Amino acid sequence: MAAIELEGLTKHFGDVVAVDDLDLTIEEGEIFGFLGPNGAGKSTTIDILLDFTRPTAGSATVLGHDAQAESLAVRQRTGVLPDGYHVYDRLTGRQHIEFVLESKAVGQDIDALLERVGIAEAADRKAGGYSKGMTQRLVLAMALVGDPDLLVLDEPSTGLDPNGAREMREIIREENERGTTVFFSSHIMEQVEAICDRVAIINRGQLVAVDTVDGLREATETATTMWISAADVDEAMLEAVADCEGVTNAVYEDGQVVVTLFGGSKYDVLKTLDSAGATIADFSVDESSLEDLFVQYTTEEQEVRA
Ligand SMILES: Nc1ncnc2c1ncn2[C@@H]1O[C@H](COP(=O)(O)OP(=O)(O)OP(=O)(O)O)[C@@H](O)[C@H]1O
Repeated sequence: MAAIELEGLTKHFGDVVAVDDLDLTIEEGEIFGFLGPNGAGKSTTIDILLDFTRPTAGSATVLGHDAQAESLAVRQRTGVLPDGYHVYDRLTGRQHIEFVLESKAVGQDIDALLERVGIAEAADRKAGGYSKGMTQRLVLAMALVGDPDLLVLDEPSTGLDPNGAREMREIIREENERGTTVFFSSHIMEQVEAICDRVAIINRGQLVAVDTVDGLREATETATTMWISAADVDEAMLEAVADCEGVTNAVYEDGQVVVTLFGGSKYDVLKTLDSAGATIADFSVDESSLEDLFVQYTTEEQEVRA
């Protein structure tokens, strides 16, 4: 069974389309990264999963429950680390955990839980005095209450120092090994890269890529973009280039032939263009990284060549 299933999910805020016809399936047991730039629609999607906001159209199913009609069942089985969660300043860390234990009607060793996230010694201090990183650790502990089947983490590394971020990743891994599905959002590629089985990239509410991290990496490691400055280029020449082995795209813009190729020969491309009668003045080559891919997928122009 899928842990999360989104079908045609759409959310409008007035004129703003925050989520735009999103179809996505996250399988049970996956660590799934939800990646996109600021304002892409990540938090809105998460809010719909947890019924904090209602979709304009489409549906979201979480652990087999309809996210809207059966939101209580979803929340009972899900641990959530929301974006920018505000703790209760006057309550201690321990009281925060007690509150979640009561609302989920479960029992758990509070000290062990706080120990796990590294704030056991601050258990009886008021959360208003916690640092940003300590607060984030407390909210993570709240998410872990009741050994949830699904962890939904919105920007989990916010406020954490490098050690904290590493510990967060370790906890995510441990939970996943226990069988928990993890769905987390980030706008930082390397965090997602370090831990995820699969990644979806969204931009302006739309899904622009979904693949394994290795799949994305493979695509980018072998993807080469050539910019060839050339005169006298016509359609037939572009078609000849497009027929070269490994070439997935060839266009002519601003006096340059822009060619995307996967594993093919750059020399073949140049030779083909030259033999077809183009006058080549210069060329440059760009081998892209995973970070580049994210940028390519999420720039305004959507100039995705891969
Ligand atoms: N309550 C709201 N009212 C109006 N517009 C909203 C509301 N919530 C979100 N939006 C808009 O919806 C779009 C998506 O926002 P969302 O917070 O989902 O993005 P995000 O990917 O989580 O961004 P970030 O990485 O900055 O947290 C943005 O244009 C945002 O301004």
